Amino acid sequence: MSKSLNLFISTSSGTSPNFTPLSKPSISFLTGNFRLPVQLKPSGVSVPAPPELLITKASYDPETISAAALASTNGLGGVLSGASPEQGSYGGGVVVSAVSADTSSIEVDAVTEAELKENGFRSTRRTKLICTIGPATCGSEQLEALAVGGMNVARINMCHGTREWHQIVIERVRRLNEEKGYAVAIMMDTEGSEIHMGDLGGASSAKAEDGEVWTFSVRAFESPLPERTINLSYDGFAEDVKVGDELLVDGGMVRFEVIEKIGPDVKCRCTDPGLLLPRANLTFWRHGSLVRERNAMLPTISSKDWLDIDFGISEGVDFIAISFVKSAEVITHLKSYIQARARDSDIAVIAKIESVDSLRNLEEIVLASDGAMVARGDLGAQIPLEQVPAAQQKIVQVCRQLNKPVIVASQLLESMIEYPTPTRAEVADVSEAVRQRADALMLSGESAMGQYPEKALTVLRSVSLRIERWWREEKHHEAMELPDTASSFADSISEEICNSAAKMANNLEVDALFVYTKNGHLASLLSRCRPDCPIFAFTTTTSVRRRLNLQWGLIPFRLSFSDDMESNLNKTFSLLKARGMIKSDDLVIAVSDMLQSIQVMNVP
Ligand SMILES: Nc1ncnc2c1ncn2[C@@H]1O[C@H](COP(=O)(O)OP(=O)(O)O)[C@@H](O)[C@H]1O
Ligand SMILES: C=C(OP(=O)(O)O)C(=O)O
Ligand SMILES: [K+]
Ligand SMILES: [Mg+2]
Repeated sequence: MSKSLNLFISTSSGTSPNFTPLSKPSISFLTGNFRLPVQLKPSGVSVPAPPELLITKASYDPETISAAALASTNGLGGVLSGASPEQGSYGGGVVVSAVSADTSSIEVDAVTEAELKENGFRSTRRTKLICTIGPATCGSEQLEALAVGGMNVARINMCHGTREWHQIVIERVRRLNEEKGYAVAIMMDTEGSEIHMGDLGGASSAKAEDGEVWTFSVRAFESPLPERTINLSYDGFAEDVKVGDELLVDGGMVRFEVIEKIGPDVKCRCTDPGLLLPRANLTFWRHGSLVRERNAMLPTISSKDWLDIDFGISEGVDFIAISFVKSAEVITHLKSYIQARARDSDIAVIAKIESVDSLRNLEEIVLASDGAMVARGDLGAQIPLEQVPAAQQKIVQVCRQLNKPVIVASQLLESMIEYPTPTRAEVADVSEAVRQRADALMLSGESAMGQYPEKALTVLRSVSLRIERWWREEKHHEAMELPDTASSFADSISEEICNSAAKMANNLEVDALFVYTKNGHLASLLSRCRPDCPIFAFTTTTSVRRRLNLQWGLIPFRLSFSDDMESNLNKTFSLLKARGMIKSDDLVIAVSDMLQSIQVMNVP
């Protein structure tokens, strides 16, 4: 299906340039971000050709298409607004702003740029940081404070809040990126269909005291819920549990013992008191083992999850994290679904490793995914707690070997939900994840509903910087064996080039690695080697640039480049020098998708 798109744009100064696309976008094309070459019809504004419209948010349903576009046109400064589609076939409001982003410019995240200028690039942070956005951080000002504090990825958890709520958060992040020059990527995390409690009838938490008897029920209650009653998501619950079973909320934050079953109601006595949070995960245990009855048959992606995934695709999120992955098939299936729905989008799929099955099928799951998360919250509820550290180490190692980004998540700084400083044990835990050289660390409750989200982010940042520096000073060069992951000879060449370039960078103590990569693959191969110096990754699209945000040591830039490396390098040097991000005589090693070579040079 192919239709032409005419965007009629009026500027704040009253002139009305009319853009006509030079190519005809297809409908599926309109569901993601894309650049559209346009012709400018006569108007009051003179714009050197050929200008380009960057459609940053376009959503499609059979009746209407609405698009938010960023006119990226040579010489067209200022903000254009109040646009509406000209030809009736496209309904919906179109918000268009124009910036003068010509092909000779370079885009880098404003926070990284400031950091580069201030500290020089040797000491930039290599470990990436993810913050879960919740009531404590959903305002634009709070989001900006997190962006300034080093948040690389904002995570929205579809367990909580409505789609409308999440949409507002996504919009705010996107607006900050556009207006203030951040490059925060968005990760949508699915709810998954394991057993969890309901929303506590709207209460933010409930206290379960020792010895109290609570009712767990699948019945639908009018709100407010009767006292000491918990709603459950899993219909088979009352049939599956037995009197004497142990019920663990959030992996043991609160414990109950099943004392009686009355139809759909299960009466339980609290044996370990604590705070019940809305939608907390539940597991039940019999004779010291996790019970996996029919709930083991629940689909990994529930029907609600599919709707959330559709939402994520139409919002153009950068990552979708899938909860309770059991096998590689579900990932493969989801990836082809995304491909079919949004042919030009490159949403990365992250497998959350948080169940016994996911550990059993770890390698094939990681291979099928674009990255993995050590989701220690639920993992710790499914395997004995003392096995979690070894599982973390193993997952990080497998991901590194298979060249997939890996996130360490949950309870990194749990006490900071309530207190302004972390425990020493928490700092040690963060240090260990950094020392394992995970790609990213994630905050959950600390940033979603805690009292000190920015302070928690600061702790992650400063601990990461300190441990990374210690690692370099101690010359702990990479000891991990990195097997060949290539599936073709061409891929093998890329891999060898990156391994060698990273090694040379360490031995020659160069200041930076430069990589020119269209799809990001070469950048990830360099990142996998965890070299001592930062990796400047130049890529042509904003979406690839945002996706590279998750990977260790990469500083992603957006830059238009050609197949001529000589001219690419000269252009990059002069642009970066002009912005004060590098200086003459800095030693650089460059590799690229286009040219199978390693170049070592001093910045002229
Ligand atoms: N969008 C949201 N709306 C309301 N509360 C949220 C939201 N996201 C997260 N939270 C709160 O932050 C806590 C921690 O977040 P997270 O770890 O992502 O969820 P969970 O613990 O349910 O897996 C949640 O238990 C919930 O109380
Ligand atoms: C990150 C996790 O998943 P969620 O917060 O969605 O339960 C976890 O279980 O550790
Ligand atoms: K989730
Ligand atoms: Mg989980």
